Amino acid sequence: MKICVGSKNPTKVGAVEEIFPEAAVDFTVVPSRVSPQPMSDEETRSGAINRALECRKASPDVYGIGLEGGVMFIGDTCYLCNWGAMATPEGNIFTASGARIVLPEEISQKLKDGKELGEIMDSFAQRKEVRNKEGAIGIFTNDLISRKEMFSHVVKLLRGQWEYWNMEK
Ligand SMILES: O=P(O)(O)OP(=O)(O)OP(=O)(O)OC[C@H]1O[C@@H](n2cnc3c(O)ncnc32)[C@H](O)[C@@H]1O
Ligand SMILES: [Mg+2]
Repeated sequence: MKICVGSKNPTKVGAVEEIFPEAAVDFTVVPSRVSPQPMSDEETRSGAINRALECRKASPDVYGIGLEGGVMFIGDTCYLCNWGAMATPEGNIFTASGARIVLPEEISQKLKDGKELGEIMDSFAQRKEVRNKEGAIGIFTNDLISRKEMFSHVVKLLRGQWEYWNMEK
C-alpha cells in the first residue's frame, strides 16, 4: 500500500506512519486551497479533503491523506479543531475530525485579528515550532495529548472506516 500525506509537518506524517505501519508512506506539500488559518469546521474539513485529493493524483495506486488544523466557534467560544481525509484509488473519500479543546480568549482575539495559530502559540508558550511538536493541544492539555497523538486518532478513524467499507459483507 502506498500513501502520500499532503504535508511535511512531522506530527502529520508521523501519525500516518504510526497507524499504517505496513504502508510505504511518502509526503508532498500540496495546497489546501483554504486560508492558512481555517476558521470553521467546514473550511478545515475542505482543506483536509483538498490535500487528500491533490496527493492522490501522485499515481493511480496511491492513497492520499490530508490533515488540516483550524479553529471553529460555538457562540463566542473558540475551539481547536482538526480534520482528516483519505482519498482512495477507487475514488472514495473518508473523513473524520479530531478532539476539540477550548482556546483561551487571548488566543481567539489574536486569531480574529488575522494571526495564524502557529505563530500565536510560539509567542504565547515562549517555545519554537509548537505546530511541528506538541501543538496547541499539547500546551493546553499540560502535554497529556500531543498534536501527533491527536492526528493519530484522526488517522485511525480514517483507517477504520476504510477497513469497514472494504470488508466482505
Ligand atoms: O505544513 P502544514 O501541513 O500546513 O501544517 P501546519 O502546522 O501549518 O498546520 P495546518 O495548516 O493544518 O493548521 C492551520 C494553522 O493552524 C495552526 N495550528 C493548527 N493546529 C495547531 C496546533 O495544535 N498547534 C499550533 N498550531 C496549530 C497551524 O500552525 C497553522 O497556522
Ligand atoms: Mg499550514
